Amino acid sequence: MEDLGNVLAERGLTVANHPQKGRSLRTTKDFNPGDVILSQEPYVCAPKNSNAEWRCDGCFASTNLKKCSGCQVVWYCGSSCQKLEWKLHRLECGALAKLEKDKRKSVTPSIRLMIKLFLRKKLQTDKIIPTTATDNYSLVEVLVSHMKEIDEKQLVLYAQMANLVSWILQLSDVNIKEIAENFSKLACNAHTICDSELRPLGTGVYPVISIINHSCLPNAILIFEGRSAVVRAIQPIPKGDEVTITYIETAASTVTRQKALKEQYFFVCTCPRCIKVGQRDDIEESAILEGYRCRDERCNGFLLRDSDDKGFICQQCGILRSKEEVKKISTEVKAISDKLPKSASSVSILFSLFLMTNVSQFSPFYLSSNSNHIPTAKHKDSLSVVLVQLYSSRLLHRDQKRLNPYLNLDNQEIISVYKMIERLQRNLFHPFSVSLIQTREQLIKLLMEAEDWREALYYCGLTIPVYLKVYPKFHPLPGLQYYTSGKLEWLLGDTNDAVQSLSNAVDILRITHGTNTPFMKELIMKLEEARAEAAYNLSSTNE
Ligand SMILES: C[S@@+](CC[C@H](N)C(=O)[O-])C[C@H]1O[C@@H](n2cnc3c(N)ncnc32)[C@H](O)[C@@H]1O
Repeated sequence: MEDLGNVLAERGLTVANHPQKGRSLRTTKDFNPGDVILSQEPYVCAPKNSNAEWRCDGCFASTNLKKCSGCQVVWYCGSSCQKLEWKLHRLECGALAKLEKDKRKSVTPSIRLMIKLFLRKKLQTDKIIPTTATDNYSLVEVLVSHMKEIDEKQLVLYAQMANLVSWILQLSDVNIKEIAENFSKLACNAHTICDSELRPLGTGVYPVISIINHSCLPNAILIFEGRSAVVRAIQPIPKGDEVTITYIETAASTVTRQKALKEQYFFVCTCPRCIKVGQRDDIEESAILEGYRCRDERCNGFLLRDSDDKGFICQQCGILRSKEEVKKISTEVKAISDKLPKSASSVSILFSLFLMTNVSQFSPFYLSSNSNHIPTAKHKDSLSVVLVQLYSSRLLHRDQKRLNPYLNLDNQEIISVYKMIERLQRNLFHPFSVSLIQTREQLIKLLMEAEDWREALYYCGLTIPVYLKVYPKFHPLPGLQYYTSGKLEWLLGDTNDAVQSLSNAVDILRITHGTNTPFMKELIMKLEEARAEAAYNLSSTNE
């Protein structure tokens, strides 16, 4: 078998050891923005299936699905995906089919991922599936697990989950300790597989990509093309530099980012953004992302707590905002938000989802999409919860209906409630605050569902300057937001604006997404069509 080092060397890469970070991926040649640094197929992956949503196990498509007649758990979009997965699924299918029907629901994506990991290792050991330098279990064995750092509660949870895997597999060679450790590995190494618009589709293990360390100011980005993981440079990366991606949502204060990294990945980040903690520009950035706005509507200054603890002082014009006023509006926002049905109040997929790349995103907004991730005890996705969730969600819905008059709101009413929240937050938070973007993203989503294109465009227009400020130049979120804006403008007949927005989208997304995927081809085609229409409109006006 070819050595991983040789494969990486051919790509201009090498693995180096870093005293604080462990393994790190370094370049042995220069990379430019948009260059593919590395790509990898998953060692194993599982779609984010739930009671409400199913995807093909092969390609994650959500249409034309048929359930596997053997296990009644796994779905395929057609025979080619079924054949592709068959060697592994044949073993999994046998195990799942033996489960009682109601127990099959306890086979969450995390449990399936682990079952597949065990079976793939077995098939490669038995030489039924070939191994390559980038596709073999020894790459999983060397992933960091942080077993010594995780707390007792978490260990117990992983042990319970490993027992469930063992109970499902019913094989004599199952090593429960190894499986428990693998759950811990997945928590800091697996990745959320997203589509081109960053909607989560599933979870996968990509052991070579997992060598890449985190930075809050990364020089590369991880995007998925189908289920292949592709890492592209988003900045020039000179020969000898470390390749970094982000594991978390970077539009957050240093304290918030550091907390998320410590909790999920067990390290203190010392990236160029984090080492500025406590310095003037870090304080300003944090106060903008998570702080309040000036009482003077025309002022965009950021606020800091005053030394007498009476409230918050605008650093631009010196006006004080009292604690009482801030508290009053916050309480109002919370009271309204708490009454929204859960699904409606969950954060926008676009915003939430993106980042991570790594599985752990149980984080603030990501919303996420979490159900699919490897459970940690901190997040109520424990095994017991998984087992009772179906029943309890029905009860919860019934109780919520009785207690919560907002639960039966239709889309229009939910939109009105969100507009109320947005107005209050506009008065409370800095115009570039993360909370405000989340609410506006939710409004865009709801307004698009309601086909209110003009209003959706209005809120989209409010988010773009914020994305441009809070994210690096080549980041998918501003690119995708320009795309949404361009589509809405075109739909509304604002063709010249659409051309501008779509070309801004292409300028960003060709770096982060490349130009060869169906998604990018469609975007580029839309831009050409919009340009042709704009030229036609101009010529008809001039006639
Ligand atoms: C996906 S792995 C990255 C590869 C890892 N360095 C290794 O040796 O396999 C994630 C783990 O790497 C370490 N890590 C990643 N980024 C880091 C950083 N910026 N500083 C310190 N440790 C980091 C942490 O231990 C984290 O849990």
